[in-house]
Amino acid sequence: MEIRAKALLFADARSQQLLAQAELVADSPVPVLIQGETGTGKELLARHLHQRSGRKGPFVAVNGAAISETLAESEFFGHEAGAFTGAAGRREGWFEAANGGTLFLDEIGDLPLALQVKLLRVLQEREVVRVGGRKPIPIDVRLVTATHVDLQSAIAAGRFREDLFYRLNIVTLAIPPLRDRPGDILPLARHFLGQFAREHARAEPVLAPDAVERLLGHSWPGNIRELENVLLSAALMTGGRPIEARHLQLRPRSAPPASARPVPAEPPVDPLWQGIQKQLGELLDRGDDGLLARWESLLLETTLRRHRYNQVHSADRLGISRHALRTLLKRYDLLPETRAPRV
Ligand SMILES: Nc1ncnc2c1ncn2[C@@H]1O[C@H](COP(=O)(O)OP(=O)(O)OP(=O)(O)O)[C@@H](O)[C@H]1O
Repeated sequence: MEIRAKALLFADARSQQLLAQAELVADSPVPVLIQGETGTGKELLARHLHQRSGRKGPFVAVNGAAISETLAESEFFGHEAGAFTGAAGRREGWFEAANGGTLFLDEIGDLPLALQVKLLRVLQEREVVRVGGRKPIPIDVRLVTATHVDLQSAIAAGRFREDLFYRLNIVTLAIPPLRDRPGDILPLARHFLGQFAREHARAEPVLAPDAVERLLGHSWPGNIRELENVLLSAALMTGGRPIEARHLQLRPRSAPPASARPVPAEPPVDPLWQGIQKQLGELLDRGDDGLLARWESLLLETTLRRHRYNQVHSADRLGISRHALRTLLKRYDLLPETRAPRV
């Protein structure tokens, strides 16, 4: 579960309109359905709704796609001791844990059908019964759900219950993809670079004009999460120097731009880079500097190995100068003269 409070930043007129809608419904107990592509900030908006709700209980976030079907019922509603093999003690479920607060169910479209029926019942009855128990426990939970799939098509395909949809969809907040709110790109970019500078006690990295142009021209299929990861990765690579377009490891465009002029194809995405960026995002989310340093040294080692310890090629691959590479190698004790001889 996320522990750091993250600030919600909305600068574009479309985002501000969304924020105004969110303010209108924040302190009402009605369920809210948040729609948006992956990485658009659905969970952050759900947290914001909770913070502005005035509810004293906790915010509990659950990802529908990660729920194991066998344990789902006990996870949601809790269980009594001995309810099933392995249920040693009594355990409260997510609904009870969120009592007096907000339960956020992400990827609601992936919830198994059997569980959808039970969820509907809880919404109607406003009480849960633990697995293996008989006593109904009253619950006062504000439900916020999110989906990146179109629930109407899931209903048409028989994967989502229509009655549950109408229960959840009393208010819908649709978060536009980042490419449709370009006014957010640079403020968010500076916000993430400022955050990076504070967390690493370094000066805030500057964006060179070609990097700004590249950021504004990209289609952001991974939305804000992609923007955050791309910038943090670039900030690490450049080690305090200005971030240029060549330092931005962008995912390929999902659709060609509408302009008539053909655009040269983006270079193929290196799976190593994709893996590294994913791991980096996870580490930064956890805010663990020790792990981050290990990640940085691992990246250096891997790149050097790939380029047979050729520093010019490695620095080029990382998008940093040879001098910056040597500084980093020194910091992590990876200079050839300090490394144990290879046999
Ligand atoms: N408006 C915003 N201001 C600042 N940071 C944001 C904003 N929106 C999203 N982020 C950041 O972008 C990342 C992705 O956001 P979040 O996890 O809320 O997206 P999501 O839509 O729930 O993603 P998924 O669909 O993958 O579950 C997080 O690190 C979050 O802090």
